[in-house]
Amino acid sequence: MKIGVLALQGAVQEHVRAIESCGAESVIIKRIEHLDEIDGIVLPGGESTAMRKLLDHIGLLEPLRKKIINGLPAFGTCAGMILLAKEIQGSDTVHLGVMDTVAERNAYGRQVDSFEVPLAIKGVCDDYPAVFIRAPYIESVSGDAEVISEYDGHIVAVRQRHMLAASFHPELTDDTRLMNYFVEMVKENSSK
Ligand SMILES: NC(=O)CC[C@H](N)C(=O)O
Repeated sequence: MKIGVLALQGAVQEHVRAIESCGAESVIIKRIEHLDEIDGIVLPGGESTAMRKLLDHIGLLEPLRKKIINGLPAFGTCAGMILLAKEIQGSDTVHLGVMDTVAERNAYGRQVDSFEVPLAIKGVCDDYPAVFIRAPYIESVSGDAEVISEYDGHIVAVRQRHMLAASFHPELTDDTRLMNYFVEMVKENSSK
């Protein structure tokens, strides 16, 4: 199993470590050609506007969108969740726009407002240590997007077929249960 990590900006190495501790191979994604080598992709946290500029700069936005639409499993965390959303509250910009989610950026305040809470995530566990950093949440979902976790009355994790999105940073703790869940999604998809 080869899982790519979009490596334009943000938390890349931490995801590499998390993927490898789940027994999968990781591939750093910086160019279009790299997309052909992988069975799944992680879109890390960081700054979604900066990532978007870099995606445009290297011409990766459309090829990546096509790959995901054609079935490449994708896991977006924090800024990555914003990249996947079909709508961003208060903005005309859409990045990949592949998930039926409406994202609210910086919903939990500024950088200082980072916190960790135990979360129940459907299909994963009841006590996942979720680290939020200037996190977005999902305002609403539609179509076959399924809410798999909520915190304080807001949606913080969603699964839609081969796509997964979380407001928080699973790479920042040693708990690999959520990454493992994604690795299983990738395996299921490859055995189809
Ligand atoms: N930790 C994060 O990834 C923060 C996301 C960031 N606030 C954004 O809008 O892109």
